[in-house]
Amino acid sequence: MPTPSRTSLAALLRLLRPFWPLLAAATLLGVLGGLSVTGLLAAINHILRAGEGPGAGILLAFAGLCVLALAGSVLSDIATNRIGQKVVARLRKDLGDRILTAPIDQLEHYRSHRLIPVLTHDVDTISDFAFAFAPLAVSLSVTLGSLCYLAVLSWPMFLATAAAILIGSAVQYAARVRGIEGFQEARAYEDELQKHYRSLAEGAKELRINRPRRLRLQSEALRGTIDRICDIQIRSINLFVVAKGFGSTLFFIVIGVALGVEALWPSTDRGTLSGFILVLLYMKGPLEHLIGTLPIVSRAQVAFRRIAELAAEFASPEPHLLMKDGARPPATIDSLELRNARYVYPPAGPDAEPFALGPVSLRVGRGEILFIVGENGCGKTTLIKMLLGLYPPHEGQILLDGKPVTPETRDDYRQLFTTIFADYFLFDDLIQAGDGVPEDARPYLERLEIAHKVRVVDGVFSTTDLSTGQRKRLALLQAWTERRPVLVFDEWAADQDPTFRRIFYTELLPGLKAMGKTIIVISHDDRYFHVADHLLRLAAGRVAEDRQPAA
Ligand SMILES: Nc1ncnc2c1ncn2[C@@H]1O[C@H](COP(=O)(O)OP(=O)(O)OP(=O)(O)O)[C@@H](O)[C@H]1O
Repeated sequence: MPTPSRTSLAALLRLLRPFWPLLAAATLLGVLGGLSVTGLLAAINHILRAGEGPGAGILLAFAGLCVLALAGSVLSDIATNRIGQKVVARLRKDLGDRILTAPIDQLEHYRSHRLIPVLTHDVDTISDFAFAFAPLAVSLSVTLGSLCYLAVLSWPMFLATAAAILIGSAVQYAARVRGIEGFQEARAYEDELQKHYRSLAEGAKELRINRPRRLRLQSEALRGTIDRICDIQIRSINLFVVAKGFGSTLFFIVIGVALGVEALWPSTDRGTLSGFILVLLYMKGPLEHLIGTLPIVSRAQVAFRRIAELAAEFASPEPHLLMKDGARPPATIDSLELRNARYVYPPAGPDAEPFALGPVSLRVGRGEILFIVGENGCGKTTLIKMLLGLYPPHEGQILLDGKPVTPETRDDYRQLFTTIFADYFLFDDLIQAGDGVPEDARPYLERLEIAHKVRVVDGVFSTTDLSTGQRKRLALLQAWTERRPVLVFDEWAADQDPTFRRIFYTELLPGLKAMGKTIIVISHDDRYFHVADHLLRLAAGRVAEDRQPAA
């Protein structure tokens, strides 16, 4: 198994691959800009040492170097900024695609409180790094260029500076190792914080009503985690700050040593010494900038690792999910079948017994109303997720019209269904223009008794600010208009008033059946079980009763 740091490096290189020519050009321009600055320093030193006014040649060279330094650094900045932004955009698209194509069970296992920080926090960190990248390239080339010029000026002085930089770098390295540990620890707490934020937003009503829970969330969970992140970040950044201060002091020590050498041996060339100090003082800025950017680089490293972990987790996407020219679902089906199908959830903890559904065998024919019933937690939703092709069976098969559904055909198979899950998500753009939008939705809305609340304007509902039961009726309207052959309702009627519940079971379902739809209903409404043609009762993940329609 590849290590996360190796995969994060591989992921970075893969992201950068389309931009190699631009990246090479940007680096070259940055180096050119940096070297021109070194050339400018050499020219200034030369003019100062000459003691007389500069000649026309040197002035011309000076002006040329100015233009080169400016153009090099500006163009390099523009190019690397473009690369950085493109890389971040690519990363966002790549992550979006991975999530869209990840198997549903893997996605559910990953949990949204871990997913969101990767998509927001980690991608933003990479974006910060992208902004810092261009100035980093320029600072690096200025530093290297200055070092080369120092070597030209005087070997002993170059060696003294190089030794100081080496010592400073060793201290920086130690700080960086400790700093990264801190950033990683803080990043783990970010996931926890996200979980608390979700409780804050989604549990607002419960928190308002329950004071002890509210106060516990505030003091222990929220503040505790925030303070922990704050403390770790302060500690980690302080390490970098101290290391940076140490590096800065080293510079002055080197200058002090050079001046001391001059005092001990007055024969030292004063021009060389002043050039040395000039370059050293100039170099201090870019070098400190390089060092100052280290926390951003370290944080980006942690973020890349998290992104690589997510990519590794979703490394087996379902095939063909993002192909635009998928087959249109047929208007009818003959049969859906599960044959000895079995699905086992991963265990929730080390001592937890995993829930296993099946093996289940089940056949539903065209125009049939199937009820799946049983106690809470017996596996009804898991069964329909398997029948819908959301959870691929670990054993056994799904068959459509007698033919096995394969990974290649699974997405086409899923297009046969319209589903309203118990925890369904109501999209804003409920009705896709041009895809079965009724000319006039009013009769449907009247049938659902919500025509006085909602209208359909240009294929979009005029409002979704409705009661829970009314919102579920909107979902039913969508089911009607999608014109798919199989409809799945997971406890749809649970939120409806008794009158509308009766209408659903005794009028709407038979009406849909008369249209040739196959209907699968999860229900606890035993008053209406007689509506079913076919009733499947589950108990602890097994079929306890299978009342088939009369042949
Ligand atoms: N993502 C999951 N990971 C692990 N176990 C799960 C997961 N989802 C459900 N389970 C377990 O599977 C069992 C069946 O759950 P399922 O949602 O299928 O029940 P159900 O019959 O639909 O219940 P209800 O009537 O309450 O809706 C439960 O015991 C539950 O703990």
